[in-house]
Amino acid sequence: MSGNPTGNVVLLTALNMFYVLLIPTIILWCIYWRKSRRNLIVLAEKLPGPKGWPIIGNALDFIGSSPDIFSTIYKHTYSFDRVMRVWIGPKLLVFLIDPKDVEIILSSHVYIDKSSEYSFFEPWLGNGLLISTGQKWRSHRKLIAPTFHLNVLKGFLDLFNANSRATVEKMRKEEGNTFDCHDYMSEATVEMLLETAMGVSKSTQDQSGFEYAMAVMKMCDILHLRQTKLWLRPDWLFSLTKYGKIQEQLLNVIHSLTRKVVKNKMEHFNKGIRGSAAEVPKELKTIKDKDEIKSSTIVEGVSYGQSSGLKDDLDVDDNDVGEKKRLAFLDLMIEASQNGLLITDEEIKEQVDTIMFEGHDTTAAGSSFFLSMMGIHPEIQEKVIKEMDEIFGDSDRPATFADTLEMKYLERCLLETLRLYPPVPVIARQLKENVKLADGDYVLPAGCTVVVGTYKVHRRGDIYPNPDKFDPDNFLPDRTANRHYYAFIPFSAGPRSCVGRKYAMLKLKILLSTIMRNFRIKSDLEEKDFQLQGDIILKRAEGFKVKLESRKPRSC
Ligand code: HEM
Repeated sequence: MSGNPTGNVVLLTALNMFYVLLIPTIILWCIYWRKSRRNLIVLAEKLPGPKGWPIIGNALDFIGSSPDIFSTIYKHTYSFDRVMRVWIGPKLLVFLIDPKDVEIILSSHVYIDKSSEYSFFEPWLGNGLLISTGQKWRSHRKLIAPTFHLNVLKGFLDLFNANSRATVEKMRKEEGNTFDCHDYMSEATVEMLLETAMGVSKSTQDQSGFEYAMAVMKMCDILHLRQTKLWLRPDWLFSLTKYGKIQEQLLNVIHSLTRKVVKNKMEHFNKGIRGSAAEVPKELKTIKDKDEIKSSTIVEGVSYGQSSGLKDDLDVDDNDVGEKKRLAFLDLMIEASQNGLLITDEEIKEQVDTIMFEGHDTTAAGSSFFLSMMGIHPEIQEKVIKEMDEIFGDSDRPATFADTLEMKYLERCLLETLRLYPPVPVIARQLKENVKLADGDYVLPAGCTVVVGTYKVHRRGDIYPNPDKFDPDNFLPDRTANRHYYAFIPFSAGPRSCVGRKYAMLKLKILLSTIMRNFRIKSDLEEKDFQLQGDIILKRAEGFKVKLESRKPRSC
């Protein structure tokens, strides 16, 4: 206190006034807040869900390690087979696990707004395709989707082959050891993205793909913490914590790679060079002539596990894609930026960050789960190996596009892996209006976060007999033909489906077939030993531990 009595009296009066006004303000605000949430609360009360506590709701379920949270939420879904309401404090999440209800959300051109949790990605991905909405999302989606057309992807085959062989050579040193195959898969998928969609040579980057992938993995841990720990949500509070500081360092690693990628590509572009700067060894070249790429882009039977008949913006006919548009991702972005109308330089960087993240971590998880499955199910692995031997015999030639169409059993194993272990285990949207569900009995309230529970949808007993069993025959053509389109959604579906799904399937087929031509995978574990954690991307918390046994002395 100061020694001035008049000053003290003024201060006390001001403090008293503050408290006198504060209490009614809080009461009024609470009344307004409850009233403005009336619709949300009334409709939420009609939805089924696990019992919670006053005020905090089910927040206690989100305390603990990532695998614990994942298993607690998953266990709840045993009691709720269509809809499940969960309160995290004042935040309402509604999980959908029935394909009919999922369709209402994912097929809509209206419910395309991402939930508020995606905003934690903003310092990293800016307003890139994964999180943007409205007109910006629409125009950028229209620009980016054709760069993942099958015609463009076929031009990547030689680079997929070259990188897959390099990965096999690196993995050889692990023969006989138990090791985490995810490390190799992450590095391979980052480097393939750099050399294909980005069109730069991995050898010209300062950092290794591995360093970038590790930084991404740690970023995902932090983003997941922010989703589940309420006190880490406000930006100002988060930036004061140790996690805020770590995030800054990680973003430095991540952004320095993507900045360098854009700079490299710009330099090439200005010299008039288009296409990838990465070199493919002569013996691995399968594409002799560019005209080869143009043929047959509509391939019968490539529905990737969903019942056929529905088309989206990746299924455009060859004739719809003009020569000008047939450029790889970053070539097209830079060309589109030349007049400054379609995309700005800053937006290009955001899209590069988005594609680098979405394009590598998902496929790294998918391929690591695939290898884990091969190790655990040797009788199924032998069938994959038999298929490889039938296609390639003793030859060590690189795989062609036609070969990938013959890899029918490997594809079924891959789809079955994505069913049981979808790399993106949930998809979340923010609702701005009430939405009635398929049977008309429940209404999702405006303001809630609707969560499509892909992991659970894929394990419904009424759709997949013996749903927890790894059974590639779930993807025999007659079974997929009779299944609801939204019953298998590893790549989501509808207008906001994954733009990279054809890229992912082609890349994974080349990478995994190259591995299976060279190794048998062994594992001492069973699926019940997996500790799954669903922080952004589904992973095995204990690492993807496998062993390798060489099938051939040389790589092929
Ligand atoms: C096994 C591999 C992959 C899986 C399982 C997967 C899954 C998904 C899913 C579920 C979504 C929707 C996410 C949401 O709405 O929150 C999505 C969106 C997206 N994916 Fe993938 N993805 C894979 C590979 C890729 C690849 C290789 C790329 C790019 C090269 C890619 C680029 C994107 C982009 C840009 C989006 C946002 C699309 C939009 O909102 O319009 N993904 N992916």
